[in-house]
Amino acid sequence: MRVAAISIFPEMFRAITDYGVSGRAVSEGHLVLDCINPRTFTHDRHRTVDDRPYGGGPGMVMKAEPLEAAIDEAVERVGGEAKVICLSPQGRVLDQAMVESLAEEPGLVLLSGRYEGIDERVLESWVDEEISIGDYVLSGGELAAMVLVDAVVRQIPGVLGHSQSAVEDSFADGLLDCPHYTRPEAHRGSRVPEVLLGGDHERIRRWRLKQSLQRTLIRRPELLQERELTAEEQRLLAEIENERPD
Ligand SMILES: Nc1nonc1C(=O)N[C@@H]1CC[C@H](O)C1
Repeated sequence: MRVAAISIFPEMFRAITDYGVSGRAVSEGHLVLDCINPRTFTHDRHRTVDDRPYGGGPGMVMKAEPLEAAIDEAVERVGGEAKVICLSPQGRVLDQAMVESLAEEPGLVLLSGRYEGIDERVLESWVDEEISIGDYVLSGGELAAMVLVDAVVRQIPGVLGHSQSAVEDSFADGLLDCPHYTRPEAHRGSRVPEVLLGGDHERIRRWRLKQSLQRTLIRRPELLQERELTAEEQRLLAEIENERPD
């Protein structure tokens, strides 16, 4: 997958190109990430990318011309077939379904705003979709862009060592993830659940599914509202309800 990130702080993206799963995706060629700085497309001595807002008010607004030139360059770098996304609190909040859909795109251009935001004429004419990572205000769109890339790159076949990892992730099947444990068996008096030590894979699968259902029911019950439960999941939820303390 080819991604072009537009940002006045391109070096921030080292956080995903140089580390972990996304870093390995880059080194193994599953992900090509170009960073494009709108300052490259300025012509004044101060390389100005922002200006005061019309109508007054606090802060600065990112100017259209440098951003549009950067988007032009980004689309070309990605190879023409690109979905142009602006990360902003005004966008649809990113969820797993959107992540899986974005992973199908041939290329992505990710626009990270700074200051109060971006001149609206860029959003109207050049941006296909605004996406938010949550209902709060960040200092810039870069971290949001990196969250999106990290989630999307995990969907690319071959990126995760064990293909099941993506499927078993929280939300991949619409449920929260089950608890995980590793050595030692006893830690500060707390023991690993016996079922995980026995090697009975079917019993472990069932325990993990029940734990996911219970955790989802308690922490994010609305996820169960939207979900078509299998017969096994319905049985396990009934067990959970019966086991609930009165
Ligand atoms: N929440 C979010 N999800 O994506 N992006 C944001 C976000 O807060 N962006 C900042 C708003 C003004 C500044 O330009 C950047």
